[in-house]
Amino acid sequence: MRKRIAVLPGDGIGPEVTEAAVKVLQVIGRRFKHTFDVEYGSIGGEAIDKYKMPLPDETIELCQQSDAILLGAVGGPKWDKNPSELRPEKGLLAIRKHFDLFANLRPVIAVPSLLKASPLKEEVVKDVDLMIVRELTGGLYFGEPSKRTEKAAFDTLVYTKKEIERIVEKAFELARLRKGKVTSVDKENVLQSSKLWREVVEEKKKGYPDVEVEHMLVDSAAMQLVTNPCAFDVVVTENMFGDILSDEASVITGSLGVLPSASIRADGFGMYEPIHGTAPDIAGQGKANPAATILSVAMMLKYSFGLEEECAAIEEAVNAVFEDGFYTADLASPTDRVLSTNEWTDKVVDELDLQSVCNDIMHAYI
Ligand SMILES: NC(=O)C1=CN([C@@H]2O[C@H](COP(=O)(O)OP(=O)(O)OC[C@H]3O[C@@H](n4cnc5c(N)ncnc54)[C@H](O)[C@@H]3O)[C@@H](O)[C@H]2O)C=CC1
Ligand SMILES: CC(C)CC(=O)C(=O)O
Ligand SMILES: [Mg+2]
Repeated sequence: MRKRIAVLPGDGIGPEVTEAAVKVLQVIGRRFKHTFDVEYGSIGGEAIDKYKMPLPDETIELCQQSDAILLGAVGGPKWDKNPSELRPEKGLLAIRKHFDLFANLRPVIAVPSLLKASPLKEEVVKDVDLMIVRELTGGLYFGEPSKRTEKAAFDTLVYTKKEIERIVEKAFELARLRKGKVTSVDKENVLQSSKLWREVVEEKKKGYPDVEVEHMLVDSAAMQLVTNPCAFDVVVTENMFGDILSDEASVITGSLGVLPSASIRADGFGMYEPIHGTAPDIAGQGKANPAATILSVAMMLKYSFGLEEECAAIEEAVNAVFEDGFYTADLASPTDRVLSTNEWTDKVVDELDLQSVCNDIMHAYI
């Protein structure tokens, strides 16, 4: 298979973690005899510095001609005082909207070797395997008017029935492939958009009698996510609730640095990015955990290219490195040796090479 991938490193730790993920992607390409042609583009703060806009036309063009997008993260204190159209985050919202990447899949899985990194009790987190399905191109981050006057500020939360229907359908389809349960999270006791959301879920569930459905208010969901996370399978929710709940879910895994995501269009085209931001506090110091971005590449291989074996190889390698007791600073306990971003990535590469040797030996005997 030959694929073209647009890589948009962005700001802060974005370039460090995307470099790590591209390294792993190329190792997978060599091992499974695929060619991944990687081309780089600008987005976010560094694009503002270079092109005076957070999402230049050149970047849209590059992504249009590619089979998938890998993104680091955007933003940072340098641009925090910029007017809103010149904020790096606008570039991220714009690319999601431009490519209609409405379905943001954010898996949260408790890996045995990371249980000690979570501040939550082991018995609470040990069997967690949930998927947050976040609507990504509607809601409060996109509604108009969104403006400031001297005496007031406006943001608008709008959802059309169609926008809710397609994300809810996606959640039901995913639940069918998983444990068969959908928890729809809203604020139905207050918001009109949530009342419509709940009605759509009730309507759609008739087509999925094999899927269990529950509704949960977002404040209660925030509490249950850290007290009883094993009760969740697929969590479907609107843009901002999904944004907040997925960062909260990182408490389960012990760090934001291990949570990947896929943002997918109806035809399977997708952008893959870690759920974390640019981590300005550690940027440029080789301290970033690249696992979330490496696992985002694994999601790309599975969801955009249908390469399940290649996806599994990356996930196994990442887990094996944790099992062997290798951690970056965010996950290490005081007695662990702390690895840098590059050292940890090299451990994943070594693990992939080892898998390859083991496979060759196995085939020689079959
Ligand atoms: N998708 C994106 O591009 C996102 C961008 N942002 C932007 O990033 C900037 C910083 O935002 P924050 O609120 O600080 O959130 P953040 O996610 O960048 O960082 C929160 C905390 O998690 C740590 N962290 C995050 N990723 C890590 C990794 N891979 N390895 C180790 N530690 C990691 C950071 O060091 C920090 O202590 C802001 O400008 C924000 O707008 C925030 C979230 C998502
Ligand atoms: C610009 C923000 C909406 C990015 C973010 O926090 C996210 O997508 O998780
Ligand atoms: Mg977020």
